[in-house]
Amino acid sequence: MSVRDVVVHPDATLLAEATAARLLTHLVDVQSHRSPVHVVLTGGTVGIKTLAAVAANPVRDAVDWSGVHLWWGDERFLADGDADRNETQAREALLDALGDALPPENVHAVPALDDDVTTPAEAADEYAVALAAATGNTGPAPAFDVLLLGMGPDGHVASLFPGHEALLVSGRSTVGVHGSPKPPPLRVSLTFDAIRGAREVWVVAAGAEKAEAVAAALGGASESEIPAAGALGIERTLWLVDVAAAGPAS
Ligand SMILES: O=C(O)[C@H](O)[C@@H](O)[C@H](O)[C@H](O)COP(=O)(O)O
Repeated sequence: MSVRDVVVHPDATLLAEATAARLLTHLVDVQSHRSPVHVVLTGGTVGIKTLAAVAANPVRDAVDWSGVHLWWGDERFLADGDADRNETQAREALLDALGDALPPENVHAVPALDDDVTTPAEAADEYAVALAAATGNTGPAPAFDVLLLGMGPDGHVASLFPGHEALLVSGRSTVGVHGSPKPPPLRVSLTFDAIRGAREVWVVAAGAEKAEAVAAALGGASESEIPAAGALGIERTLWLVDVAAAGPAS
């Protein structure tokens, strides 16, 4: 039975720092009885601030990064190295700081736009193959130990936007996204199937502009209306918010 918790933090900076500390100690705990561990990263302001906080936290050296595999919940479909790619920002915030501690083969980036991969659907298909391969082709994707998600003011998570056809995709782990209301327009996203295959889903949201969507998601809104409402972990769904995003009722 999945547990849902909501933890409120004083402000966005402390939210990122606390989420980083929580992630690090969680990884240490999980590694005491399971390896490898799989973590899904998110883009967005708070998501990247959290990675920077992980890099700055001395507890990062308590994690055996050789047993950690990193994935992305979504990616902007841009050329490799583009500053707007979530992968680029994650490398700058954390991965470069980890250096040799994190084997390059443990970093599973979403394929970038290039001469061979020219559409989000092609990138999504290739990523689905990589996700399945990580299970020894016994399933569509690993049971991610922690799947991090930022949330937009409209309640989107990953690149699953309200009313978008990608919300309805099932039976596969990834989907190509066109017409994203949040630029850039072309993206690749995990589907709800993949998100809900995670052991723990952590939704991290800060700022008053998120308060309405947070309240709706926690208040029973449908996932088509507020996609964050459908971001549920098998074992745990954790909402990590600041006071502003928690709204006046908090
Ligand atoms: O590629 C992206 O843009 C992100 O993955 C997206 O899902 C993000 O997490 C939310 O839009 C929240 O972003 P902010 O934290 O910047 O509001």
